[in-house]
Amino acid sequence: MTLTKLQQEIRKSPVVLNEWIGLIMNILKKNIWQSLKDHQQIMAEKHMRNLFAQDTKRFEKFSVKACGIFLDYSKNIIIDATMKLLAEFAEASELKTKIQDMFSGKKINITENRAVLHTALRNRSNTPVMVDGKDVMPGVNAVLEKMRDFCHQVRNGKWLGYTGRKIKDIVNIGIGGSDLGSFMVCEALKPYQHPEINMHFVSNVDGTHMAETLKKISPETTLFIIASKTFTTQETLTNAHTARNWLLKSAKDKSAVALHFAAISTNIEKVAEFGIDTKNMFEFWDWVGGRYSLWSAIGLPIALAAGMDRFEQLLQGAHKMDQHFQTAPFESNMPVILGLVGIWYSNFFGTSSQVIAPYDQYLHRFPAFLQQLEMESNGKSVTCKGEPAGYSTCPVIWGEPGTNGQHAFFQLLHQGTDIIPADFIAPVKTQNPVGDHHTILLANFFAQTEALMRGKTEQEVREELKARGVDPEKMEALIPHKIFKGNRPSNTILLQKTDPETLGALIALYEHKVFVQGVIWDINSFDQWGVELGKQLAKTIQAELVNDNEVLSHDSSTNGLINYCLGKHKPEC
Ligand SMILES: O=P(O)(O)OC[C@H]1O[C@](O)(CO)[C@@H](O)[C@@H]1O
Repeated sequence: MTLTKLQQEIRKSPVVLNEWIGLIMNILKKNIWQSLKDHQQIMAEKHMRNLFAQDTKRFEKFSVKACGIFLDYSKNIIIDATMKLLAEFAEASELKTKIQDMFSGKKINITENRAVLHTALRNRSNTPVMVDGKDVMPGVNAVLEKMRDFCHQVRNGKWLGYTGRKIKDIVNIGIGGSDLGSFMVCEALKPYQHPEINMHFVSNVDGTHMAETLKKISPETTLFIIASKTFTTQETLTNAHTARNWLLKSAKDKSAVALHFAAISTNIEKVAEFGIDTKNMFEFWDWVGGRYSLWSAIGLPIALAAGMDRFEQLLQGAHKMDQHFQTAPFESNMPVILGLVGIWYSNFFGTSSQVIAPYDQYLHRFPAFLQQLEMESNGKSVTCKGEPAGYSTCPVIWGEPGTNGQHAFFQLLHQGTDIIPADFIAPVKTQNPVGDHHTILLANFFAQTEALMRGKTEQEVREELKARGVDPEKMEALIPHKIFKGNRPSNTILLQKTDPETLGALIALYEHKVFVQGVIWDINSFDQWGVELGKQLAKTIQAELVNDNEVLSHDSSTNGLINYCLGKHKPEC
């Protein structure tokens, strides 16, 4: 009987027995954790150059293919024993059971008592998924149908504005999960975009974002989509009110709102209160987390831009990755591997950041999307039981498209003092076969991971400089600056092509990676209480900013800054 099977059997047993088993599991986890620490001491002495030289099968061994994605993780400081220990830790953390818990609608978002079912939104097999005894699939399918009908009307010029003209511009107003995913995908699927409809995304409450967008569009031919799960988010509602006022300034008749505004939300009352006809509302549900919501009606801008068929291909790709995640053994399970390799660096090598380098201009918003996905999910420091975690959790996620990153921050990746694990992502085939651009792009892509792994030894530098005839004295001074230690880890992710289905699989891959890490760290990846305090304080300060009184209610820094803006106090400088 496997450990997972044993755990599943035990779950059915009486509570007391369960508690005992929980204790034993914790001891087991502590032991494996300690073994990983000991193993790290050995691995820290190894160089990947040698690991490659010693094992000709290393690439085959540490690479995996699924759902149109190829992952090479051989350029990591790992050997078989590393992956085995990490997989044992995942088993002891009940990962297999927890995956099933998520897919089956168990309320794993414990602080909000919610199921986590973004996977139901792309459940193309249409098998029932139960929440509180009710199958959610009929509701999911009904919204998809409504989206299809709406897209058909808008994309075919049948949806007309208040002067009878077709829609030419669509502005999505939303923030965080109601912006980043759909914006990122619309950018990624630009080759499939409707030729006569322009997409715009306004998220920032800074009036500049809205003002600059309004300059480019006409009220007669613009459709606003107000995307907000709660429909209470200050930034989104402020932007939505500005958009409505702008429209009404031209239309001069409130009935125009129904023709130019649609809403995506879980909150029908608030949508109606805002004045949007609820016939133009696309529903989703509290079991869809904001940062996991692009598969829901929040993805409407994607469907409007690329077409509903393409949107469903995106869902299909994600569904395939869901199936892979649920069924593949840990040693060939792509999200599990990606998650465990990340844990290896964060918790045993003490790294604190992770760079994302997409070598695909279409994926230029992918790092920004992953910032919310990973950091809002796993940027936590207490366990599910509310106890201090006592170990590092989510690293800082950052990145830029290659090759731009190469000419900006790659210096630090190659020769900086810290190890920064990197994910390199590229399509094998380009959507734009212009001259030799893609060959050059891919050459750089492969060269970077090779350079990070191999480095350049003192001897190699010396020989190179000698061959170039550099003066021996100058050479000695130059050598330390030209040495690359190498041994810098990276994952290489190759997509056959950045098409809707493969993109869906790629996004789901990272969602599940985040899930794996959340389980290992024993944190709730699905709440985001950390964003609340700032929101609360902003409300108080907003009132103070429009009051004429000197502000004295905060610390001296906050008071001083507010008063400086109000012109009440000028620091002597
Ligand atoms: O969709 P809403 O409710 O407007 O929320 C937007 C975003 O705000 C947050 O609640 C906090 O930043 C995110 O989780 C969410 O994606």
